Amino acid sequence: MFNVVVKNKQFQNITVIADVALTIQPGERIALIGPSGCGKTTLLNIIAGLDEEYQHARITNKKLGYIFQENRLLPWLTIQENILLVAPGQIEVCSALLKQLGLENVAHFYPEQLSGGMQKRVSIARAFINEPDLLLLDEPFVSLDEPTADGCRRELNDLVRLHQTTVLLVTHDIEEALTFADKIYFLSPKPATIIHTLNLREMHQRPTKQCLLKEYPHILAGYIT
Ligand SMILES: Nc1ncnc2c1ncn2[C@@H]1O[C@H](COP(=O)(O)OP(=O)(O)OP(=O)(O)O)[C@@H](O)[C@H]1O
Repeated sequence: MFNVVVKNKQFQNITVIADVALTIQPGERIALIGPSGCGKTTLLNIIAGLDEEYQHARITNKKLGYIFQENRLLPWLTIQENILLVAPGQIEVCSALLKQLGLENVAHFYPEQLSGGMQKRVSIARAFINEPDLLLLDEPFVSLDEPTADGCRRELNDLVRLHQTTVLLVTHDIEEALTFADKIYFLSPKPATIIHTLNLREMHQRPTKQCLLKEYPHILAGYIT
């Protein structure tokens, strides 16, 4: 089980996150949804230990994978080298992942030689190479066109199902959250705090976006169109 507690995160004396507490069960898929700029990336960075000021809230003793909005591949390394950078020596696992993601023929290419969708698949492979206990996803497909994003979503879902990965997905796309998650936490505009929790596993049927807009207009007003 993962517990995340962030009491008060500020940038230049302005509170960005206030009293956020999350519990994530193993194998659960959680979506955090909130308006642009409310503090979602800041929260993921705290969890991942990338926020120097907030090291006490990081998750320790667990393997984390992180897929960022940008691919963050090193341009001077090949695809295989980029992946092995986080898992030195794991050549067989790397080859298996590259194969699974349809990248086996580009292992020795450089990132700039690949399309955006292929680069995204490389960042998926990099996130899975260490079999993460918790996978953090920060709007991973936001920069891709819809068909490419859909393809990447399918590949990611297959890997998540195969490895029964615990996932924390940050998004502002309600459809993406509704399709992917077991539970959705809705965040308020800055400062981010949890204003509603939707446990989709407890529902007979997944609600549609239209249902949610009708049922929770006060929660969704202003940021879900
Ligand atoms: N290093 C920083 N210094 C100062 N302010 C920052 C810094 N990083 C983030 N912020 C501010 O904190 C707020 C939350 O930013 P954050 O990137 O976490 O939001 P977000 O919900 O992920 O946004 P988006 O949906 O647009 O990605 C924003 O107002 C942002 O300008």
